[in-house]
Amino acid sequence: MYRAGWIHYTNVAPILDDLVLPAGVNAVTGVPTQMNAALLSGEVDIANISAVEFIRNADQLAALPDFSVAVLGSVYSVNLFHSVPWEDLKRVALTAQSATSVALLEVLLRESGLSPSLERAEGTAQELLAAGYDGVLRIGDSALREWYGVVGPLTETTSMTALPHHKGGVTVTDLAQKWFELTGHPFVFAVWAYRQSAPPPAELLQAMRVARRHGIGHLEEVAQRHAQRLGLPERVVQHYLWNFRYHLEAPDRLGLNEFAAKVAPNHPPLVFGPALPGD
Ligand SMILES: C=C(O[C@@H]1C=C(C(=O)O)C=C[C@H]1O)C(=O)O
Repeated sequence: MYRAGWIHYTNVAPILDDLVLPAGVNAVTGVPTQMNAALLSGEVDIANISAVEFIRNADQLAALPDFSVAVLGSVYSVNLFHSVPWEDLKRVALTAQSATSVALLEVLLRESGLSPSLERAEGTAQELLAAGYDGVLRIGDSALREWYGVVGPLTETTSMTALPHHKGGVTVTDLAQKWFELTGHPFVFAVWAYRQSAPPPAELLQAMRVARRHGIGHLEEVAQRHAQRLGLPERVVQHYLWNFRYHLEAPDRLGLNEFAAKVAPNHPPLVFGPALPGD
């Protein structure tokens, strides 16, 4: 049996919702830090893991050459919620679910010449700000919901990027947007990585490509389904989804390489495979 481990945030719904696993493949789901650990321990063979863990473990892992969770500019679901200006951050709570976004936050703080204390703590942004943190890092679906709670409502004529970033003493800083301002590149949050010793069967890759083509082709339906589940307006979820870059294209690789150079300058060379049919 070949084992897959899926981080099942809404941002991968256009790839995973319609995926029909071929015979001989099964899948479990979990949050990024769980799936990162499961891949490295050999509990699963392939997973859409945190890009930073792929970079740090490039000697053991390879990534599919044409799959990513990347974005150019705002991502909406990787946010620092803060009650003081960015420059005045002193004590920041980090979600235990994330690896890449924590590393991205560290890079962005360092580039700003800041070194607040960073502590793992679970809870909503509101709860943690009330508990005395002046910044709270949140990712995934709950971060998207909390982002909308601060910046919404969205009217028919407003663009999502033009929404105000402050309300009730809380500012939201979108980390992918800040990365774009710093580098001009997309940011790659996740890649589909496998242990080099356990490459995926061709049928699984084929099924993933078919599922992605179908999901992106039916984005309105995917967005409707998830908007209901998340309790968010359909337009918000639709924009959230079509904003992602799912194909690890040349600009995404530039962003990934730049992040790798900043976060782990001595990392082993990144390996991509197996080759696409026809390569
Ligand atoms: C864009 C996101 O990216 C996720 C963030 C991850 C991390 O911070 O380690 C891991 C996988 C990604 O799918 C998100 O959670 O909203």
